[in-house]
Amino acid sequence: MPMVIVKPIVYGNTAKHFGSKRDSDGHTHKWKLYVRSFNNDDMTKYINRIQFRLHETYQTNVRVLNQPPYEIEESGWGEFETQITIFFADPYEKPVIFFFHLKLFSTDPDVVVGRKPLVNEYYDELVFQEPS
Ligand SMILES: O=C(Nc1ccc(C(=O)N2CC(c3nccs3)C2)s1)[C@@H]1CCCN1
Repeated sequence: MPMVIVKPIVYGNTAKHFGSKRDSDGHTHKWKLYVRSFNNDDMTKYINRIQFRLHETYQTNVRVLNQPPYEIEESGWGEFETQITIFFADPYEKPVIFFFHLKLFSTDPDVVVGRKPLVNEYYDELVFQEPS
């Protein structure tokens, strides 16, 4: 029975309304897009880099982070599809892509009035075959 190694992760976004629409560019929210270890372990042991692909209207919409925190902070006015690609330290491990819909809006009154940020995140697991 091959041994497997499981690394729990969390990926997602937080968002906070500016309180009003910014005159300069019409942005209404600041947000963070991130991947983190569920157990706060050192992800550089098994991750080489993480690539975040944003909507193409963003400057340099493909952002690569080579060390933690694997997080990008941006601002905007709407929700859109993103791609998060994890490249592993082991060159034989194929990269993993997560398709993630950035969320800014909520029906929670505390989020709407900016009393608390929106947190929109998912749990997943990176599974590796233990080298035989
Ligand atoms: O919202 C949506 N797509 C979005 C794409 C990009 C968005 C955004 O927020 N920004 C672009 C970025 C820039 N600001 C200045 C120069 S580029 C700030 S929003 C869709 C449309 C209907 C439902 N959701």
